[in-house]
Amino acid sequence: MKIGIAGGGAFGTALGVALALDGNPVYLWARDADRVAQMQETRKNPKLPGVTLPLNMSFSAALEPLLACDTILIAIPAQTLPAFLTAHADALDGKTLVACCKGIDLKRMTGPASTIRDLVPGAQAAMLTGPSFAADIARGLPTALTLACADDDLGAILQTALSTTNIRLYRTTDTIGAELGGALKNVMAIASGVAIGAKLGESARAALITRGFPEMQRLALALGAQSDTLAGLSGFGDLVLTCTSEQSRNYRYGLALGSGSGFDQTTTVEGAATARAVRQLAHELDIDMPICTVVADLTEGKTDVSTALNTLLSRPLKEE
Ligand SMILES: NC(=O)C1=CN([C@@H]2O[C@H](COP(=O)(O)OP(=O)(O)OC[C@H]3O[C@@H](n4cnc5c(N)ncnc54)[C@H](O)[C@@H]3O)[C@@H](O)[C@H]2O)C=CC1
Ligand SMILES: O=C(CO)COP(=O)(O)O
Repeated sequence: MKIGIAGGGAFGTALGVALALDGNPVYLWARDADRVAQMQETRKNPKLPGVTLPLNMSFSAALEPLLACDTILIAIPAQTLPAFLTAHADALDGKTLVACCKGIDLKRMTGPASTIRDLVPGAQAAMLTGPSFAADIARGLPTALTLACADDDLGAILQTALSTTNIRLYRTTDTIGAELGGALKNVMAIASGVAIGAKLGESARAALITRGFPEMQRLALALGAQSDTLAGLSGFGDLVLTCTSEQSRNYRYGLALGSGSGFDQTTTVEGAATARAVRQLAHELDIDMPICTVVADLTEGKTDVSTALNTLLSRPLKEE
């Protein structure tokens, strides 16, 4: 299998490092020619401090080497995925495209694997998702992730090919569950960060995580996901990781919102756009998604932390 990676950020590079150290030649495409030249010359990516890029990883800002690969891992922000797929739809036809991004597209209201299926119907769509910080993967620390592919035979091939000494892949055919778990947990991570940033305490965060999980399930099951997938690595596993670690950018963004401090707006924070997509989906499908809705309102400045808290705490009392 000839493996290409689209995206020269933290996650694409980290996956490339793990696969290359396992003996796979890896072709990484990044749109930024300066970043490509820097990685080629220094064997470093500033997004992964302290990590040396193996010699069997090659880099290009031209698409040809990437498009010569049969399997392409796509690690660019979820909101940029449709434009990438549309621009290269003909060349991507027939390839195996493994989405490594987490989010719901604001225009189409679909997760990454579904977006691939819609925009490049001749490609095989898969998802690689679950609890894993790029820095951990690149440093060789152990991780367990979900490989989701509707075609189970192809899923098994990908599971073997993309597992490495430090990435253990579990397989499912439930791409909807995998894409929604990864997208929704980022919204809950923002909420958790807000709670800690606003000094509401760790008990409040535990409540948000615990009540956030059935909220994730409500939407995901309504959209066709399987409950087991949500309870697995790509859902509950990633929810726990991202809601409890300052390594998470979504969580740190929530911390900034909660404490009223500044945040670098160039940072990739997938949960902000996804919260808005979820608010709209919840409205259209008439599904109760209170935490996601207040997160969407907070990110747009439509509410403040104390009003958001009151909104959540004044909801009718009910059975657990
Ligand atoms: N960093 C992490 O620990 C993990 C990230 N992910 C997911 O991976 C995806 C990418 O995140 P990171 O690599 O961490 O972000 P990043 O911010 O480190 O890198 C994003 C990269 O995408 C590139 N990019 C942005 N727009 C683009 C476009 N229109 N076309 C081509 N390239 C474009 C940027 O130049 C940058 O190199 C996100 O969906 C994230 O949720 C998943 C698991 C772990
Ligand atoms: O998805 C991640 C870990 O599994 C990374 O989270 P952030 O995008 O919040 O940094």
